[in-house]
Amino acid sequence: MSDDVIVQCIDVNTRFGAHHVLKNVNLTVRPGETVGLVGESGSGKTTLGRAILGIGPVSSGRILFEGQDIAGVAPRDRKGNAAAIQAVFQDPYTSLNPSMTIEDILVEPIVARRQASVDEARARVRTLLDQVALPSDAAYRYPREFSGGQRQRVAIARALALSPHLIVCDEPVSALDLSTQQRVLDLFVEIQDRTGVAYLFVSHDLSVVRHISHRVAVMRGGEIVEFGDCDQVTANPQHDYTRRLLLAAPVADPVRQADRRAALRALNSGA
Ligand SMILES: Nc1ncnc2c1ncn2[C@@H]1O[C@H](COP(=O)(O)OP(=O)(O)OP(=O)(O)O)[C@@H](O)[C@H]1O
Repeated sequence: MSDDVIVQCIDVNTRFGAHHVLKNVNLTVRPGETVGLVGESGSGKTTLGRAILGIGPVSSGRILFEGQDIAGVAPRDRKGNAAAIQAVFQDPYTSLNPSMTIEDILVEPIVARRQASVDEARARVRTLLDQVALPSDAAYRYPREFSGGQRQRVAIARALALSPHLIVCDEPVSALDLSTQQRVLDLFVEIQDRTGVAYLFVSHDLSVVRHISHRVAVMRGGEIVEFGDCDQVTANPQHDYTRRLLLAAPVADPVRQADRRAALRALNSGA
């Protein structure tokens, strides 16, 4: 992980009419790191993710991606490599076109971005499936033939098809059962180790976020109330709201259990 910044939100505000949803949000993501964005429902996480993706509004402020201000600029209007930011969304049941084979789903973005010819893109499909641990014959099947976890692997492969530098992952494991969640989270980590891609990982569930994040931003009522190294934020939360999120987060991993105990000690000591 480098000290450079791949994306930097500077005083970002979003208003929907009179509803001030994002309030002076400042956030950075470095190349190759995972920033977890956690907060309760309605706190503005998806609004921020959509703003970075260029599919949601920004009322004021700047979003610098690799040095270029992309706030309020739709992906098709972005200069440079617009494909460098990709997304994985929550629901693998609605995010894949049911009438397309997996091969066509993976080929489409590559060809649409003119990154390769159809034949070249088809040749890449096997590598993409391999990256997400799906067999190569998955290419000729349809989304309905796969489980939720497998569909999410296809969605991840589709995001990887364009060799992104950043993937905005919006609740990507929330629709999956617990053991599938774990395997998909492990896959995100493996892919990052292999490709160096950065993630902004949005979740309401701190136990998910802490599993894979280098840094954690805690959002409440449209504001980032705490932002720091994952271990520091979870072991020694500075904000009362973070402590409450920690107490609400179930933890299965024994290493993380120790962190949780530390968090509870900090809470009890009034730190
Ligand atoms: N297009 C929109 N028009 C009006 N209000 C919106 C719009 N999109 C989001 N909001 C409002 O902005 C607030 C934040 O929503 P957002 O989806 O960003 O929260 P969230 O933290 O991602 O919550 P969840 O975890 O439930 O998805 C909510 O009050 C929501 O109703």
